[in-house]
Amino acid sequence: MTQLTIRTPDDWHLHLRDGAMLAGVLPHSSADFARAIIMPNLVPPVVTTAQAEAYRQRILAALPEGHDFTPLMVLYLTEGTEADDVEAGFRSGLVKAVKLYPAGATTNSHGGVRDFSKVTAVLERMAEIGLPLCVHGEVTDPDVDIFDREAVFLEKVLDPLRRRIPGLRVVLEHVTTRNGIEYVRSQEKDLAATITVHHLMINRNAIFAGGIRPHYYCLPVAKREEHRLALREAATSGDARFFLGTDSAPHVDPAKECGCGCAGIYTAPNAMACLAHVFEEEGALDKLEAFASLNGPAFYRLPPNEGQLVLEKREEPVPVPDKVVTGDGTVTVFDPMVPVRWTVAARRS
Ligand SMILES: NC(=O)N[C@@H](CC(=O)O)C(=O)O
Ligand SMILES: [Zn+2]
Ligand SMILES: [Zn+2]
Repeated sequence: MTQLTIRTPDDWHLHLRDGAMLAGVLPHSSADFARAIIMPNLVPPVVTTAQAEAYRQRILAALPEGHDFTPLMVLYLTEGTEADDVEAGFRSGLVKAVKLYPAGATTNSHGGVRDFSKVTAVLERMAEIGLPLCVHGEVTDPDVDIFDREAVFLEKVLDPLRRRIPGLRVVLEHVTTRNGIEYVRSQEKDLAATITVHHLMINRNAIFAGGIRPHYYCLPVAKREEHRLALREAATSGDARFFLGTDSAPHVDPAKECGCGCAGIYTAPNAMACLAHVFEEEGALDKLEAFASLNGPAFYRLPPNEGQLVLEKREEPVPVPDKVVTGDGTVTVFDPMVPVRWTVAARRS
């Protein structure tokens, strides 16, 4: 049996939803992670500081007894977002990032940004105060092939935007391409990227393995194998610009198993086990702590966690429930398509 002890990890990109779904999924994240950047794409979205504070309270109220978990709140950027409200939220310590969804790019993004000139003032203020912008990095132009939308976004939107607003600190969320990795590496400062567990484990073949498999559909959609390998290389390199954001994104089964299923993969219950599996495969278990527990806090200018998470490799694959039952319905848990022998054995405060 192999054991690995790391500082307690954080999840720098997490969807907790609200209401009965929140209550059902939160314990799976708060068991293993000390903090998470909470995505604001609720219906309606979390736009103002007041809404973020109310959402934070709902998350804390849903937290199981004895779980130590701090939600890091994020505002959903709209063309009506007020710079003063963003700054007040940041100064109070509540707001840790603002999220840019190009309108129509992904789940609940219709209230996002269409005309980037309308958010310049807010972005300039964020650059001034050092508040990070988290970006869903895909163009929405239906003429751009879905597998190219990230690469085109970097060139046509993100790079020009960063040049227009120097000093803006950006996290390219859930990067899925070699292009994204190379772009982040080419920039000396103010740019980082989160990488999901599922994009380290599956390529686009998983979506069509023997038939159409909705539980492997997410956005940005998984890419070719060469891209997955580039993500693995970046994640396990120790480079501080790359850190874990699971993008665990629960949808009830009927919303995925239908004629037009939602995008999102639910990985919270087995994220750390799968991640240890990946890092072992890459011969990089010594880099897991940097990726999951150190690089994220460094970018967000927060101290790393004091507690520890103990991961253990067993002789036999460790079963993970294939579904989580919530008050809203069942949610299918990510199936990594390979036996995973790692598990979380303990968490110490
Ligand atoms: N990743 C996804 O496929 N879905 C996310 C939204 C997002 O992160 O783009 C969701 O909210 O369901
Ligand atoms: Zn996204
Ligand atoms: Zn997401």
